[in-house]
Amino acid sequence: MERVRVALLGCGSVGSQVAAALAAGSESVHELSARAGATIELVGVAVRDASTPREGVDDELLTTDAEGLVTRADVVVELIGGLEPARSLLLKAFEHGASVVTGNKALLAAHGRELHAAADAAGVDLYFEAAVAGAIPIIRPLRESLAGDRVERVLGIVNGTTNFVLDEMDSRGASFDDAVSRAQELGYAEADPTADVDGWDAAAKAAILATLAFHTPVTLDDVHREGIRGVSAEDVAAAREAGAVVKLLAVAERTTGQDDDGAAFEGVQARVHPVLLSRDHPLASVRGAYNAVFVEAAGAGDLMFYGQGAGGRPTASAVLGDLVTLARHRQDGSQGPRVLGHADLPVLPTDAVRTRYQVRLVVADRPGVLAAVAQAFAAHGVSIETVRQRPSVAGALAGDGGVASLVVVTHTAADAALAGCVADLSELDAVASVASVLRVEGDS
Ligand SMILES: NC(=O)c1ccc[n+]([C@@H]2O[C@H](COP(=O)([O-])OP(=O)(O)OC[C@H]3O[C@@H](n4cnc5c(N)ncnc54)[C@H](O)[C@@H]3O)[C@@H](O)[C@H]2O)c1
Ligand SMILES: N[C@@H](CCO)C(=O)O
Ligand code: NA
Repeated sequence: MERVRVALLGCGSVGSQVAAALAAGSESVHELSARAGATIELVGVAVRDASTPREGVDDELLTTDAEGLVTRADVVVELIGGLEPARSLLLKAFEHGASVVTGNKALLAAHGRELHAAADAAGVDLYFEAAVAGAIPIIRPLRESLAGDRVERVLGIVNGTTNFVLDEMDSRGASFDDAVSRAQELGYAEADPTADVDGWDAAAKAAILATLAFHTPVTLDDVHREGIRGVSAEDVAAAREAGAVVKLLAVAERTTGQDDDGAAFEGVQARVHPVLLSRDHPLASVRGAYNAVFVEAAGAGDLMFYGQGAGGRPTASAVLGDLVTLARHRQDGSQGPRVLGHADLPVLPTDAVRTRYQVRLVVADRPGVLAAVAQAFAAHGVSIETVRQRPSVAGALAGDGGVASLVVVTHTAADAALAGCVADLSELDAVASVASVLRVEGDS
């Protein structure tokens, strides 16, 4: 069997698991080689400090010279994360004719176009199953299995930390802060949970999913992003009462824009924000830190991919799967399907985002209030789908008709129209407060 030299960059949570699986003489590397039809040989592990021994890794493989290591490999496995030096190292790998496996979503969301073009130009592969939803096969299904279909929309729970936090709020009635603390105790959330809680991690993944689904380069800057800091225990409780659940979704969809002359054209959109989702939707059943991606395709219909989106061992599973495939490709001189396809559809801006909304209002419980509220929606061309009214206990105690909670769900509306409507509602005498505004996905 031919030899495939593998350079591993980074030996952290994921890298250490990959290194262990590739240990010389191990049963696992023997098995992986048999599957690849080539002898997979780990030729070096780039680390920051080569004097620290790593369990299960031969000391002689450790090096701080990542650049030099890259030039001695047929496949480079990048698991250091971040933009630099990861980007330069990948470009160097392609220059030297090496293929690359990476789990680096931040890098792909920022520089995907450049990296895919460099891989294409060198006639080698860039595989990245680990970059979205960890162990869950979703990149390959989109890139390969669904290459014969037309993907219309992708909805993903692609961040385990935020799903855990929202699930704690839903199932245990926890406050946002308590749920984040618990996620930190359990090791899901970082000490600085910003990347997860504010939706940055999910937005990078949304850009990657949109790029693949629509054969169109989509970057992090193109993604409309809202995190979950604004989701209150009351929002989650109200959702529960309405048979819904609050989830942070990454959404990538085909949609239509309008040019200056009013003519419709096809475009794509990627966004990350909390949504109200009916408990009947398959994604509503994704609990704890689990991930799932729901794909709507013209031919296949609805598909759902579910599993562990993070963790060293599960993520290494995706990395090793890519490695076996790339080793095989090097044997037979083949490459995977191109990522940057023909389509290059326009990416529609944030103000073109159109979703359904749920607006929760605290209103005076007296005649004419509903009409005034309905008028504010009508004035902005926002069509109401349902209205629910609940008497408020506090209101009943207050007497004088008291206050009521009014929950309005709209049909699809533009961001700007909804914002105008909310501004007008806050000005109405009868409206004590606009308690929350949440987007709605699924049928509820
Ligand atoms: N941990 C997960 O659950 C998970 C899931 C999916 C994807 N990923 C992605 O996989 C990649 C690795 O994640 P991780 O969790 O293993 O991170 P980690 O922080 O545990 O490991 C990264 C390692 O790279 C080392 N490193 C940094 N710069 C280096 C350099 N210039 N040269 C050599 N080593 C360097 C660090 O010292 C660290 O040990 C990231 O891109 C991450 O987004 C991680
Ligand atoms: N921080 C991410 C893990 C890897 O992307 C999560 O919570 O899902
Ligand atoms: Na994956």
